[in-house]
Amino acid sequence: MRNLSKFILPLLCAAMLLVPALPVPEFWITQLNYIGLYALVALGLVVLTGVAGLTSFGQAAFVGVGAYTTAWLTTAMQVSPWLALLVGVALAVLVALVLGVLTLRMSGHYLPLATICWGLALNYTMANMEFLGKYDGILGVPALSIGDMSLASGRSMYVLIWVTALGAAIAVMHLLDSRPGRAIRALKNGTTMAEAMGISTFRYKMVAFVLAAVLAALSGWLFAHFQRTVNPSPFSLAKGIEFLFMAVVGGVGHVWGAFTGAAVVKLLEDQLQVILPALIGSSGNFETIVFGLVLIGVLKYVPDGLWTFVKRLLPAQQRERDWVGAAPLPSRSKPVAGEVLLDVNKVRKQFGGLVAVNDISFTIRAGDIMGLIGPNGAGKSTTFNLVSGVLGLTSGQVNFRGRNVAGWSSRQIAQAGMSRTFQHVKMIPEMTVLENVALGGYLRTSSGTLKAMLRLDREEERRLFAEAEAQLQRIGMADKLHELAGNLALGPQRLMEIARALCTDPSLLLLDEPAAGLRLKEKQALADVLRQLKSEGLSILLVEHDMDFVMGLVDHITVMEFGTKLISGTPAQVQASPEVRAAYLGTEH
Ligand SMILES: Nc1ncnc2c1ncn2[C@@H]1O[C@H](COP(=O)(O)OP(=O)(O)OP(=O)(O)O)[C@@H](O)[C@H]1O
Repeated sequence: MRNLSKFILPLLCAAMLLVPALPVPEFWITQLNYIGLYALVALGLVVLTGVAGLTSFGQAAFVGVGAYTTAWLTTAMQVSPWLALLVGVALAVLVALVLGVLTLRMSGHYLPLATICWGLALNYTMANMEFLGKYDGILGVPALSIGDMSLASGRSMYVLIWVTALGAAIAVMHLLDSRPGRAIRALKNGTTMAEAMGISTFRYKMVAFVLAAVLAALSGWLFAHFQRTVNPSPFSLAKGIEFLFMAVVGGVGHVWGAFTGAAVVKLLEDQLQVILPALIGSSGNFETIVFGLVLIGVLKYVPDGLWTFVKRLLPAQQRERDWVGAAPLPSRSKPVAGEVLLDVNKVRKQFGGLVAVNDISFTIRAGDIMGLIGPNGAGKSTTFNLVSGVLGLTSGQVNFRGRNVAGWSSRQIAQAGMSRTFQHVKMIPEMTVLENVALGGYLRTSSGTLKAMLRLDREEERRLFAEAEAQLQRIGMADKLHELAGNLALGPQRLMEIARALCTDPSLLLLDEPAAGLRLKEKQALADVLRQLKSEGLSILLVEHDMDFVMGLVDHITVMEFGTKLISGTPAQVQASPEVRAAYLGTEH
């Protein structure tokens, strides 16, 4: 993608914008205008559905909001179309915010179903309003003009449509390669990891939703002034499904997939509307049948969409290492060695009648590694989740650096200075190792969506990547910066998670079974990294199954059994304890 933006993209954009100056027939100018308009809507779906994982069938309704707002304001109220654009976009933002608050917390199939509902509702509203002309719509929408220059012709609208569509595509590319963009990319793989890095997942679902709505409304505004008339049918649920179809066929995970899909669907539709009725011998929308078959074929054989064929031909290029010498990110005050960092006091968790954690207490001092061990079902993970804010406590206190953080969300816990890894690695496989680690620096940076889209966040990004690289160097993975995280073996993936946690500048590192599933050599590499971190003064809480791994590493151990604390002490004390042998190692040892 970066390579595209550097060399090929400017050339392609220039070529596209030159088209109206060439002797291209009017028919093709019109076709390209529709492709640009559709691509704008599909681009929103790339962000919303492809990247953030939120399926919407209702985008056509937002196109309608933009189109009807300008049509009504410019005809009935004689408002300038440019002012009507602002009103239309503002209205789309407002509608998206209201719908987003109502529906974006839904999961599974409920969200797509909700988009169908509001897609239908908005469309029926447009079609039944007297002042909007009901099903006849609004005629006589004025042509746009810039100063004295009229944009009444298809050729002049072409320039505006394509400048908007390509500009939006570039802005979205910028966004996806930025702090908020990485947060949006993290949404698809569940919310747990992103929240643990301090990211408000709801906020970024909303950002993706509003952005998609704005792009659709922008398309609607252009559409109204290009067609010079609006009526409800282009903003129906069927059209909403077609927009999703375009994005999926083109490649819903790729910015240029939106353009590929819009072009393929528009051109195919036109050809099929001529060919199929002639073949079948009667008129009808037979192209829909072909579209259904194409969709099945694409989903089965090219799930990433047709754009991947083009993408494969383009040379891949690594991110330019332009962050050398960047200023360090802000960091938090370091705890004094020996200071009580974490004081877990009689924490309890009940699941119905089951007491999973029964009044457990332990402390961790700055600079210590503490191991929490116990047989299966002992309550280690539950304790870990109580400390890290994933689960709420039934009773008890968790004091971290002098503050009672019991009941705080994992986002607040991250903010307070505890950072965690996961028993089952949680990462974004299609992002590089460096980008995954940079997610950890989210709370230490501040660039927002608009700043990122306008590329005004570069200095902060340099600082962030310098920090991410430093953390990867710290754990010995500096040679893997640009590798895709999904291509790593489990051992390096776990180390990458530790680097991501370190990137948050934690006072306490929480590791959930970091050695699980690792081969001996990988375990040794992990133990070396943890020893090195301890020598640097970092404090660690380690939940682990592997006794050998823990014994050689930690300063203190708390052993749990059936939710209660069996013993707490040094590794030697724990190893000598007959209770531990009985409960954990088995009496025959
Ligand atoms: N969400 C839940 N709802 C009901 N019971 C639960 C829930 N989570 C854990 N438990 C129960 O609480 C007890 C402690 O589980 P926990 O996962 O904390 O143990 P563990 O020591 O981490 O075990 P393992 O090493 O197998 O992961 C178990 O009996 C488990 O079945």
